[in-house]
Amino acid sequence: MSCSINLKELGYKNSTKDVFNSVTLNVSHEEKVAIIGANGSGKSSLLKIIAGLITPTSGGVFLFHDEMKSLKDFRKYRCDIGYLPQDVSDHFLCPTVIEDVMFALRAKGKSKDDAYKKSYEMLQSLGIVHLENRNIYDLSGGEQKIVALAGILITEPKILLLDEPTNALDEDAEQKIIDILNSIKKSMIIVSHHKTFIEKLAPTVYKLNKDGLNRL
Ligand SMILES: Nc1ncnc2c1ncn2[C@@H]1O[C@H](COP(=O)(O)OP(=O)(O)OP(=O)(O)O)[C@@H](O)[C@H]1O
Repeated sequence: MSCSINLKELGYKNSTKDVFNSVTLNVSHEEKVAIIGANGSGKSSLLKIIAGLITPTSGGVFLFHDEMKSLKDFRKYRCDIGYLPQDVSDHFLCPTVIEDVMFALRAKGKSKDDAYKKSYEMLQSLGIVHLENRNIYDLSGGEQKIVALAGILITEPKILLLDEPTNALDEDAEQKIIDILNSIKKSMIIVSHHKTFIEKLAPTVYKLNKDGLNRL
């Protein structure tokens, strides 16, 4: 099956330490993969590398079989990658929930009415329609996480990179996210410490350690 993401022998060293070496991973079209690992093992760094936000020290990143030799090469795939960071508090561009979710659609040229309708439906499907006109910065961490996810899913990216999507969520919200993500046929890499969440979502689980990924 055709691969959306190939990582070949990736190594990453930041200003303080050698984080990991030899990370090799192939994620097929529509495949869901989870990555677990100890605190500080480099899971968030790995997602940032795949999202084209930081550069690996060695090895190669291929998106849709196209090698990303520098951060510039990611530009043509920017709209195909939906990246949910672990901390979403700085992620928002608009004050209210509905405006923020509509933002990417408006930027893509959708009319205000179309963008509103689609965004409202997204809030409904995620169970947060009651937050529509709330100021994002008055929301709880869990509520902000779902709003950030809405803003990503609305753009229908081909690849989803989700860093701890359910931390700070209650059981109902977590189940909603599981149902939504299960219904989406995209390539996904999900970083999580949450065992039951992973079991319900990703058939393939890897553990990241200093020497690479081990399939569990
Ligand atoms: N900007 C930075 N500068 C220096 N060191 C950093 C930076 N960001 C992360 N680190 C360090 O790099 C290592 C990997 O961090 P990373 O956030 O990728 O780990 P993680 O596996 O996602 O951790 P967690 O499970 O706690 O979220 C950690 O030791 C962290 O302290």
